[in-house]
Amino acid sequence: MTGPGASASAGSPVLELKGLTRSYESGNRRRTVLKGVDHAFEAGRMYAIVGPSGSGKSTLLSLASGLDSPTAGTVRFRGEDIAKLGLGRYRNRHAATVFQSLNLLTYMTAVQNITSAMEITGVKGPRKQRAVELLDLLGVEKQDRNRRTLQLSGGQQQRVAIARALACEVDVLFADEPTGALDQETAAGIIEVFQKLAHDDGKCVIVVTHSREVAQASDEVLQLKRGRLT
Ligand SMILES: Nc1ncnc2c1ncn2[C@@H]1O[C@H](COP(=O)(O)OP(=O)(O)OP(=O)(O)O)[C@@H](O)[C@H]1O
Repeated sequence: MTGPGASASAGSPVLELKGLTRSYESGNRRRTVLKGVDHAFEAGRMYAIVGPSGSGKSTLLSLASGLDSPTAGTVRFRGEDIAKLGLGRYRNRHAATVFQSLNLLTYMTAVQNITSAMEITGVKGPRKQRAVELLDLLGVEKQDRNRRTLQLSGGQQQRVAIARALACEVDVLFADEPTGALDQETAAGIIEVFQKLAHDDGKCVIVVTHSREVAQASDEVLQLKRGRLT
């Protein structure tokens, strides 16, 4: 099987960037931030995308996660152009992003944040049970699961945001600076979570980061420089 519903076979890319180009117009100037980026990402691996500030890392993440459309080139999920698959469908079913700002609904509990995301994206089945399983997997303690996320620490909130991203059983998980606001010990715990998701659960984990620790923990480090990935 090669369609988007097929399970990832070892060695075949789950996500491919082909000639990915993104330009921005500003006044009468046009700036090309990504200049034909090509790369294949496999299931079961953790990738770090590094590069200087302003090199286009967040732009690349937006395109690969289907939040933005390229000026030229394609993003392929299991061989199919995500524009043809439908960006909404791709985001709901196959790829999820943990943003720097986390975007948790802070007046809701950890469990409610996850079950409401599942409801919005149409995930069927016992949602609450699944939410609890995911929070358990990510090490969110029992007593914290039913507290409003406003009352949780930065590290706990980060875990809830990752659990919510995984709730829709996605194959590709993107994260933008997931350890940026965390102390060293909490960051190490989050890095371990990403490694487990890749190596034990077969997810493709793609992390944009300035952190040397995240880069060292990744299976592959990709440098974005002058509009290209090397
Ligand atoms: N919507 C937009 N309109 C115009 N220019 C943009 C837009 N989004 C990003 N840019 C420009 O594209 C360039 C790359 O930005 P991007 O945020 O992708 O870089 P980055 O590598 O993620 O930076 P940082 O490490 O600081 O987060 C910057 O010069 C930025 O000003």
